[in-house]
Formats: sequence, C-alpha cells, structure tokens
Amino acid sequence: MATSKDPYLEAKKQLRSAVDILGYSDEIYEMLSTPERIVQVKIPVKMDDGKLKIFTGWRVQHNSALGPYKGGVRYHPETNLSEVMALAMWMTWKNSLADIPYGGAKGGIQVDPFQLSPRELETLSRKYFAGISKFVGVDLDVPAPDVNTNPQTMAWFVDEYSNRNDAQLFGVVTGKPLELGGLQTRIFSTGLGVATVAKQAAKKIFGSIEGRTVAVQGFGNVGFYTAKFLNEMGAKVIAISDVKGGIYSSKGFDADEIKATISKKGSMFVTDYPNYEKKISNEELLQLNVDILVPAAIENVITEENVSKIKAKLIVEGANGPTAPEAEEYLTKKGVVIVPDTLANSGGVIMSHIEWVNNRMGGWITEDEARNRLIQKMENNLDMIWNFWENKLDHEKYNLRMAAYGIAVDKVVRAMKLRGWI
Ligand SMILES: NC(=O)C1=CN([C@@H]2O[C@H](COP(=O)(O)OP(=O)(O)OC[C@H]3O[C@@H](n4cnc5c(N)ncnc54)[C@H](O)[C@@H]3O)[C@@H](O)[C@H]2O)C=CC1
Ligand SMILES: O=C(O)CCC(=O)C(=O)O
Repeated sequence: MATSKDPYLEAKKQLRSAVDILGYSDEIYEMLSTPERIVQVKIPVKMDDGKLKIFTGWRVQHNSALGPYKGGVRYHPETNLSEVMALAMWMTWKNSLADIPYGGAKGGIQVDPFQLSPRELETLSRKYFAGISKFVGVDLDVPAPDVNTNPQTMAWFVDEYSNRNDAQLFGVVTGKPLELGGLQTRIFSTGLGVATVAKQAAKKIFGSIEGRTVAVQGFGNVGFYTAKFLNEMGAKVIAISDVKGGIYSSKGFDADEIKATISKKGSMFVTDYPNYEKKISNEELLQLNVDILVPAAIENVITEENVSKIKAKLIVEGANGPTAPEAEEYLTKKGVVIVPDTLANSGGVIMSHIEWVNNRMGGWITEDEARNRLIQKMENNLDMIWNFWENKLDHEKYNLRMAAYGIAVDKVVRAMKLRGWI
C-alpha cells in the first residue's frame, strides 16, 4: 500500500517538527523516531493447488510508555516494513491524544487477500498470529482490524491465541464479531468519529455542516461510514471513489443506497452504481471545488504535485497519512484547515478501548452508551486541540497537526520520564 513517498520518512519529519516546537533534545527524538520492537514473521502457506507460498508479515511496536501497544493489522500487496513503522508511530500519537491507556503498534502482511481462497486466508491469518503470539497479549499488545482485515480475521486471531494459551483470551484483539465479545459500534466507529469531527470543524469554519459539499475518497469501512453519517448530518456528498475510480453528482449521493445497489450486483466498487452525472478519477476527486475533502483510503494522496489544485477549505483525514508534509505546509499558508488523522480517525481505536474494557469486565456496556461515549470524546478532543491551537500557538505558523502532536508527544515524553526511561 505504500505510495511513492516513504511514509516512515514523513512520520519522522512530523515528529522532528513537534520535538523542535516542544524544545526536546535530540536524544528524545532518537528515542521516539524508532520503534521499541520489530517482529518479522515468515509465513509458509500450502495453497489450494498444492504449491507452497511464502508470505512476510510484521508487527511493529513503537512505544509502550502509556500502556500496552495498540493498533490494527493490514493485509495489502504493497505494504512493507517502512509503512508499518510509520503507522505504528502514528498510533502512539493517536492513542496519547485520545487519552486512552495505550502505546502504539501496527501490523501488516504483504499479500493481496482477494487472490486467496477462504481456507488460504484463514491459514495465513492463524500462522501470522501464531508467529507474533509471544509478543502480543491482553496487557501487552492488542491488535485490531485495518485495511482488508475484519471481524472474521480477528476471530481467527482470538481462536489461535486462546488455543495456544489454554484460556479464552478475547481481550487480545478488538474489532471482534459480536459473538466473541465485539461491539456492534466498532464497525462504524471510525466513520462516525470522522463525521463527528467534520461536523464540529465545519461549525467553526462555515457555521454549520448542513448543505456543505463533500468529496470522500475511499468506500471501505472508513469511507462508507463517513459518507453515511455525513448524509445523516445534512452534508451533501457529491463525490465518492475507490481503488477503481470515482463518481460525481451535483445533487449528492446517499451512501446507503450506493452500498445496497452495488451489493445487489455482487460488487464493492462505486463505479458500478448507475445514478451518477459523470465518472471521475481519484485525482479529479481530490481537486473538486468542495467545502470539505475526506481522504479515507490510502497514504500520500495530497502531495507537492497536486496541492496547488486542492480547493477544499477543510480537509478531514479519514485515512492515515494522506497529506505529505510539504503539501501540508502549502495548505497551512493558504489557510486550509486539516483535521489530522491522529484526531480525525481515532474513533476506531477509542471504540476498541471500550470493547477491551468491556471484555475485561465481563460485558457491561450497551451499544447506546458506547456510541454516546464515542461522540462525546470526539467532540471534546476536537475542541481541546482547536483551543490549544488558537490560544497557545501562533496559528498562522502552526496547524492543527502540530497542536495535536504537541499534546500527544509531550504526554508520551512525560510518561517516559516518570518511568525512568529518559
Ligand atoms: N478501519 C478502521 O477502523 C480504521 C482505518 N483507518 C485508516 O483508514 C484508511 C482506510 O481504511 P479502511 O476503510 O479500514 O480500509 P478498507 O480496506 O475497508 O477500504 C479501503 C478503501 O480504499 C480504496 N482504495 C484502495 N486503494 C486505493 C487507491 N489507490 N486510490 C483510491 N482508493 C483506494 C478501496 O477500494 C476501499 O474502498 C486506511 O488508511 C486505514 O489505515 C484509520 C483508523 C481506523
Ligand atoms: O482499533 C484499533 O486498535 C486500531 C485502529 C487503527 O489501526 C488505526 O487507528 O489506524
């Protein structure tokens, strides 16, 4: 999934700026710019045709000062160690900022899961988790879904881990099916969180989200639910895309209707929805004249090359790392507000935390309570970062990401000091 730029270099660049603003030493930068542990596993799978295929997977544990490592696992043909290292670092800041007691980690397997049969996918998933099982645990490292993984993947992980440990350890992963201690709310929590902060930020910038035009890149878990909740909030989603391209309608789309229509055709691609005005490319979607742009697919889509053509006044990062630092610098100078990934897409891990607590307590929370807690936390977090940015920083010079980094990195450093690490 890595794009032409190296996301780990970009993540380090962002950290460097934050460390400089906070006035921390080079040693602290060194400590935070590299992961605490990298686990690499070779995964041999006997394929259905009898041939042996060897896959490579990773679990990168970036920092555990604030608690057990936490972060998703992605399956993608282009993922690599560098990408997983960047994503693990971003999880540290996201969890710190969300004020949940977790460190940061991420996992990945370099594979195209759509080329595998269900049996091959289950074998791959179980062997990956067996390979990393000594390094994960309810109080050690708690994986979850990310790109191309889902509750079924988590069920295989839980079963493999529980069998190896002679106990039913459901809290070892989150994003599980309901029957195994998952919460219905986890499925839509990232999208609900993205839509909630979009609404809050739109209120500050435009007065309201109602009637505001939006383009959403990505129609997977995050993109679909973001569009769905934005529809419910009264925004007008005029463009949607996925890996195959996008569609545009000046009247606006109903995300549920797109999903239902393409599902009936056995498709997952938005371009198979017939009621659009024109087909557009992903690049055209990013450059549309909309109020709000939500990149919710992959990293590095807003770059030095296309940034001068971006017209949205508000960008809400559903994906991890969609904006390159050079592009962000340009947009900051232009007065475009970017709600950074570490805040905007934290709804997923916030709900994961609720699921994890619920598992440890034997099940107590209702779906309504979980949903309300999430909305409240997202609103409070957006306000906290916005106020810090407006009141404590020169907001001509610094942006919301640096405000978020300032709060998140400072907390991790304080925890490391208290624990006597530095
Ligand atoms: N699922 C979750 O709870 C969370 C996901 N994220 C991030 O959100 C982003 C999307 O994740 P999910 O929705 O879970 O993945 P997903 O696998 O459910 O959906 C990904 C979507 O992106 C599209 N896509 C893939 N490559 C593309 C390309 N080159 N150009 C345009 N579209 C492309 C796919 O067609 C699909 O519609 C990722 O950056 C992920 O790390 C962040 C926080 C939590
Ligand atoms: O819910 C989780 O623990 C993982 C979420 C995640 O991978 C992310 O926020 O990027």
